[in-house]
Amino acid sequence: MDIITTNNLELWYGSFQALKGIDMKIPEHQITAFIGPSGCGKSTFLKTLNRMNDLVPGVKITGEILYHGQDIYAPEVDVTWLRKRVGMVFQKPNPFPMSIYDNIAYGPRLHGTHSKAELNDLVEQSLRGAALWDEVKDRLKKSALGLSGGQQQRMCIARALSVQPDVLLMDEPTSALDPISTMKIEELMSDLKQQYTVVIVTHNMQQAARISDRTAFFLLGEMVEFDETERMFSMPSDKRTEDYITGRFG
Ligand SMILES: Nc1ncnc2c1ncn2[C@@H]1O[C@H](COP(=O)(O)OP(=O)(O)OP(=O)(O)O)[C@@H](O)[C@H]1O
Repeated sequence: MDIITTNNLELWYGSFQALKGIDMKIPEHQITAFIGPSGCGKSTFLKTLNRMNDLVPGVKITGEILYHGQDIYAPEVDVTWLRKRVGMVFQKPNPFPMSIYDNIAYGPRLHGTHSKAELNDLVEQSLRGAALWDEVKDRLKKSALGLSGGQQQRMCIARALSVQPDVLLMDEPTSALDPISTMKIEELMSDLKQQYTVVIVTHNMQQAARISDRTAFFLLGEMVEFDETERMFSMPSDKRTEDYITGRFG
């Protein structure tokens, strides 16, 4: 089943068109990767999926994005609700300057959960979900800034999980991490797809090939090709995809 569908999605920053006629169906419980050269619109497209671009001055979006069949740009849609359901993890880990516990409890508290028992439970479940619980269970009250970069990124994933999303958008989540932390996050993503749908922007083609089920190749604001990852990397159907994945440009 498809969890997100876009129909003829177009986006302009002022007079510059960053996305052109994107039609995509993102399947549930899979990892979908976006690849393509710098500036081709991968992050812009990712951010439209939970309306993170709304606040950019001069932005104009046309076309349609359906989440569980509902148009997310319809006037009745509560953007806070949308961002709970479609969570986001950024390139650089961005822990809040507070304890690990408070980082994770932040979202649930904001959304009205104040029972100590419930919060304890959510914090534990979220940290377990992000494969971090065993490493931090004895230091929950310590500052999150004391964690390593890789731990901070898994904590940011736990923070996204704490408000019970069903889609996780990840914008180059490992590009600031060392190889071992990267491997841990890649393993984690494979676990996460059992319960969530994961969409990841990556600069690293090997990473897309290793972890994703489907890959979309972007070029100059267009989605050139979208297919099962294995097929895309072995038998791309568009010459431009082939040139990119064989390193002839980009
Ligand atoms: N806030 C903005 N205002 C104006 N132009 C923007 C803005 N954000 C992005 N752009 C432009 O839109 C195009 C797509 O940018 P985007 O960041 O989506 O590309 P990307 O494929 O994610 O690139 P990278 O891999 O370098 O992160 C680029 O030409 C970029 O300069």
